Amino acid sequence: MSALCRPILVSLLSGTRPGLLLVRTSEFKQRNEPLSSMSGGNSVAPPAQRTNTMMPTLNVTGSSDSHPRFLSSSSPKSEFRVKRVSIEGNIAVGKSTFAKLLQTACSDWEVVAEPVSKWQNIKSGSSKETHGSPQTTVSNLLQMMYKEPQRWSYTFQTFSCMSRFRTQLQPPPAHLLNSEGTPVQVYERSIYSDRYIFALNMFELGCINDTEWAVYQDWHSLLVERFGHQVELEGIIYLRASPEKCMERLKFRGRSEEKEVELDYLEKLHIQHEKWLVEKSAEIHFEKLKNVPVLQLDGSAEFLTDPEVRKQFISQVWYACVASLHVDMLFPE
Ligand SMILES: Nc1ncnc2c1ncn2[C@@H]1O[C@H](COP(=O)(O)OP(=O)(O)OP(=O)(O)O)[C@@H](O)[C@H]1O
Ligand SMILES: Nc1nc(=O)c2ncn([C@H]3C[C@H](O)[C@@H](CO)O3)c2[nH]1
Repeated sequence: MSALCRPILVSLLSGTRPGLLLVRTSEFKQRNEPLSSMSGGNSVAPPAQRTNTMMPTLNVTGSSDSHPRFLSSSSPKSEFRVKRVSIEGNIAVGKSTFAKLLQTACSDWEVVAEPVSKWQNIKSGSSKETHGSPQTTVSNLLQMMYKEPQRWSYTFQTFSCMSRFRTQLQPPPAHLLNSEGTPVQVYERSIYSDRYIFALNMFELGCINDTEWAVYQDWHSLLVERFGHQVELEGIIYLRASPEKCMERLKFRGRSEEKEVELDYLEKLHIQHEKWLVEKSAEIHFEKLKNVPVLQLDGSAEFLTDPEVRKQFISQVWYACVASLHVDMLFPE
């Protein structure tokens, strides 16, 4: 555990642990008790001090199918030790802002930003420079999608999802691989929100037609199945706020492509998030994804200006990503 995270653990163990909204609350309650009972000086050992006999189930999700990624900290493939979590939420709810906060709070957390600038700057030619000639920007696909959604939504979803696959397939940076703590790679959105939030919404709005939707789903499923554990997530942080709050922040941010975005669009996206992450009524096609725990955070809270809220949020994420792992080790199922 990095030194930066230790004070958070102390505050957790001293009873200031905030309420945690994991979807499988019964499992959370089970974990909650032993963690509280450890406050009498029974501290959690940093991963580097653990022995392999202590870690039969390093499964923070509590799912019964423990994944090889969690086998042990001495696994030759240290890449498998790095947990992968995505931050999901409506447009302008504050994901990037929150992600930066996480990054600065703990050196074991690495944030991978959503590749928006790639969507705003579609380059000519292949993805690599060819024959020494620099690539030039040919278009702003984000702008095109907002201006003419019926024409450009399918193209946009193809490109956004491809860029998200690239992002999720990148190996973790060396400092996470070499970390003696519990390294976490945090993605801003994922290949799953691409499909179950945005592409689905565009289909329901009639901006993606039946054929395009069938084609999108076909290649999306193929890629998820082919890449398997490489694109799995161990957790989702859902930064949740009302569409009105998101609209307020969207206006405040003033990104030029989003000038025409209406409240109705944010309301529709809000409903998609709720169906997927809260009500669990969205049709999900990947078994592992159905069981991924979701941590809900109140996105309308002023974590930028209020240090107490900031501390609470970091504690909640830390607990969901790291502390529950230690409890699993001490009290294997
Ligand atoms: N907790 C907060 N309190 C007040 N303002 C905030 C808060 N979080 C974010 N903001 C502001 O809201 C705007 C949008 O935030 P941000 O860019 O982080 O959103 P986002 O969710 O990453 O957006 P996108 O969906 O476009 O990726 C920014 O101007 C940011 O400064
Ligand atoms: N149509 C569509 N599909 C996506 O997968 C997607 N992901 C993000 N966005 C939009 C939201 C912000 O304006 C901006 C930055 O998040 O890009 C998307 N729009």
